[in-house]
Amino acid sequence: MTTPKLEIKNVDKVFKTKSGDTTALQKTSFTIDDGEFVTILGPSGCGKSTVLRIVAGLEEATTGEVLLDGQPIDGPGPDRGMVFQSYTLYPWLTVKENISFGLKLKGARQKERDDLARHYLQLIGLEGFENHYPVQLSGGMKQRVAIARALANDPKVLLMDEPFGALDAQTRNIMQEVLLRAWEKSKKTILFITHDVDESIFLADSVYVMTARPGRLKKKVPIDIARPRDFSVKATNQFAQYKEELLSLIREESLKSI
Ligand SMILES: Nc1ncnc2c1ncn2[C@@H]1O[C@H](COP(=O)(O)OP(=O)(O)OP(=O)(O)O)[C@@H](O)[C@H]1O
Repeated sequence: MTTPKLEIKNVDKVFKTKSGDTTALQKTSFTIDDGEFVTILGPSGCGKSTVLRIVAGLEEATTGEVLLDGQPIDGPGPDRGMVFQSYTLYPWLTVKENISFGLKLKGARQKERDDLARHYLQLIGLEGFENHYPVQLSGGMKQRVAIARALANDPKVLLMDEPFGALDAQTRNIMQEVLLRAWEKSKKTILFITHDVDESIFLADSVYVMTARPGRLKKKVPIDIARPRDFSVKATNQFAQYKEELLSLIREESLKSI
């Protein structure tokens, strides 16, 4: 049997605050295989972002462990790329420089950095914008650059927390396809948090639904829709059935948290 890429094992997370303790996660366990695209859905406040931050090494689990390629994670590291809702591009660097920034830190030559930036610009459909600055780009374009930059650092896992949450509906749909096309070529392992059930089904190999806080894995729903996928799958009966199942699981949990 092969080792999963990512193992979250019996993770508890208790936040200690002046107003008391908050148990965000309780015995949360799941695994993600190499190259798998996993999305997490769950009621608001169930601990989705907390899981992601623990995997990123930005928060410590109170108990339990997180293994990447069988090794415990120890703080943040370049083996885990992150893309959040807010665009964290360097405003003083061009698109090309933003994408190849990690390679520059590793001491790569200009030619190697330019080649890398060109490859990822092509992957996310932003050819011709290499010398633009972030302020000259739309929200969707900035998020494309953030994805390209995360992939260009060649992480073992890409962690995405509501990356398209701030975009309008049309741009969001386009970004879902941009991400899928990039993922089909890079085959990175992805852990993706979203509130959007359609987005979750469209992107994922498996959707993990979490319980109301404290968060645990409630159900793993494998999405057996053929790839490559395009927006037309959203109009199929199969898609509608997944949506009904997931909405009902989330509704059940959301009612508990009211
Ligand atoms: N730094 C913190 N200090 C104290 N409590 C926290 C902290 N971070 C999160 N929490 C609490 O832990 C619980 C889980 O939060 P988290 O942000 O992980 O949920 P979520 O499922 O991502 O929520 P949403 O879907 O609304 O973004 C919440 O009750 C939240 O208030």
